[in-house]
Amino acid sequence: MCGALDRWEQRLSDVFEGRPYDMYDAALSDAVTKYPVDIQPFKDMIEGMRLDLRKSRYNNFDELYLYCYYVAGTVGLMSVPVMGIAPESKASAESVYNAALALGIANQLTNILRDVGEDARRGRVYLPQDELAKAGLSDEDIFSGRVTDKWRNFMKGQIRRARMFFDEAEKGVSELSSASRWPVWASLLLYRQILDSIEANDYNNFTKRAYVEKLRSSYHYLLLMEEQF
Ligand SMILES: CC(C)=CCC/C(C)=C/CC/C(C)=C/CC/C(C)=C/COP(=O)(O)OP(=O)(O)O
Repeated sequence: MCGALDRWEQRLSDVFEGRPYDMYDAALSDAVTKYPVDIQPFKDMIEGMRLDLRKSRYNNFDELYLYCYYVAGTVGLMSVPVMGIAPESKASAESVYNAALALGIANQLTNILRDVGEDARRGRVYLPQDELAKAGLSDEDIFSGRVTDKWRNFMKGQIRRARMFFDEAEKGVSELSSASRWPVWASLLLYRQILDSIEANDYNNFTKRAYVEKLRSSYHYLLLMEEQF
């Protein structure tokens, strides 16, 4: 299994050096010559896949954050050089990258909170063990999948934290080039709504899948975007 990831890593270097193997590689190879894309986030993402193969529990939020960085924060960092910062922006590049990183983390945390039941059925718990214990919960409670007040309270804290990352991300959206702003803004609003949907399901993320009616809300946000930008 890890052999496959090692091969991906080799292939990644080849792509960055202009040696693509297939048409997907060619598209990426083309992008990395046109835009100032760094290879590190790509390598980090592969590292995240390796981590996911050997780890199915996270002791604390620091450990979970690192995983979220590897598998999603990296996507934010990969996107900024392609999307571009608005020429009229006065924000520092660092602050825009920070916002992009925050959006990746927020999305991943949301994904994790939405998929608690699905992950548990595969024996995986992507939640900070110390925070579970502090809330009086254990893996057993997650595997049994009962929505109790302890679980609701725990979930409230997790949702609050995910929203903080979305708030952090929001600050960077208006600094992006004008063509990139609205799709990023729309995806932020849509993904953040999954958290509202978990609340609307009374925190039952064991057997109910939180979702947002994409077509309807996309149309809504398209209109909103026209006003905003
Ligand atoms: C905010 C600024 C300044 C820039 C934007 C930078 C970007 C594009 C950030 C977004 C990064 C991103 C899309 C990360 C991926 C996160 C994620 C959890 C993807 C989920 O993937 P799947 O598991 O396939 O999702 P579904 O299960 O919902 O299909």
